[in-house]
Amino acid sequence: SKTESLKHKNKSIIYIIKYDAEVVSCYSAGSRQGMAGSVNVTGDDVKKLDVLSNDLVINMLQASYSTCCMVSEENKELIVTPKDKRGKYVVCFDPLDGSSNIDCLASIGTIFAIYKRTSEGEPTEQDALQQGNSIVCAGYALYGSATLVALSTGAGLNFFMLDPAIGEFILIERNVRIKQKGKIYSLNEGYAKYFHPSINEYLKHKKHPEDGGSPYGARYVGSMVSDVHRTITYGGIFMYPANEKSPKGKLRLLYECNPIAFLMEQAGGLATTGTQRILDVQPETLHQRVPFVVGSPDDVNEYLSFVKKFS
Ligand SMILES: O=P(O)(O)OC[C@H]1O[C@](O)(COP(=O)(O)O)[C@@H](O)[C@@H]1O
Ligand SMILES: [Mg+2]
Ligand SMILES: [Mg+2]
Ligand SMILES: [Mg+2]
Repeated sequence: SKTESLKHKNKSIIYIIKYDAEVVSCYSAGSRQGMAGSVNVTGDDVKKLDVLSNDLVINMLQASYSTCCMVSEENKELIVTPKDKRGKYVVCFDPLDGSSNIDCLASIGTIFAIYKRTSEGEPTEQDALQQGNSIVCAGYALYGSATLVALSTGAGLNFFMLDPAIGEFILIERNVRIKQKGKIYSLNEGYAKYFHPSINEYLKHKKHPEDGGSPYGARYVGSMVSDVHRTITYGGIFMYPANEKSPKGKLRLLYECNPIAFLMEQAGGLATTGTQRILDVQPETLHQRVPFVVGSPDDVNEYLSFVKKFS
């Protein structure tokens, strides 16, 4: 049944996260620090830990016998599961999110979205180019001061925390809901020179509210998983908007924006490009980028009112 196979799939994901958490935490003990010496398809310098995590996720997912193909940040092409190990799911993942924080030991994570394949025969890119609307399960792991998994199969968002004493994930929060409005804004404001005036006006409003109210606090880790987890936990807004240098922003639709948008909506939040709901975007290529704005409904709607003013 659908529930049974999803349970099986989630079990594989849980094993992957346990192993990845171990790989990440053993990082300083071995030779896992530093660059892998290559650049990936979206232009990122690849770190050794990106490669280790990617190999681990691919191998374990293929060994679960439940995937037909996968998309990874670190693989230019679609990863087609060997014929004898195929199942009916498509998984899009960012094996290690927040690479720039690896060497300074700030929190990093893993992000994934699972779809059911819609075609027969040999898997093709089309199987992976589904709208976020069709996600059957998505989640992220955060390797922070504790290892946490945020997971949703479309019936609300749940948080699980790894208890290292027993090696199991414990459900710590069921049906997580984001605040209607927060007090924190989060983006790389260093790019302000290149932002559209609507963003800079919005930021000015957050820092110097015209009604004399309190300004928002600013937080930016630079690991999306951390920034998003804080946003879900405390409320507020996280954004990686387009800018003159990156006309579509930086974050990638299939394995960064869609899974996070799905989880955010499951928690009662919003996720938009500024002009369209993220989950409604029809993907055209495996590694396409989109501007990304997520968070508490009142905060995202307020941002959208600035977009409207300038359009
Ligand atoms: O350094 P910038 O431009 O602020 O970018 C930070 C963003 O880049 C990312 O690290 C990109 O993800 P990867 O580390 O998986 O490539 C996000 O986690 C983060 O939100
Ligand atoms: Mg990267
Ligand atoms: Mg990432
Ligand atoms: Mg990554």
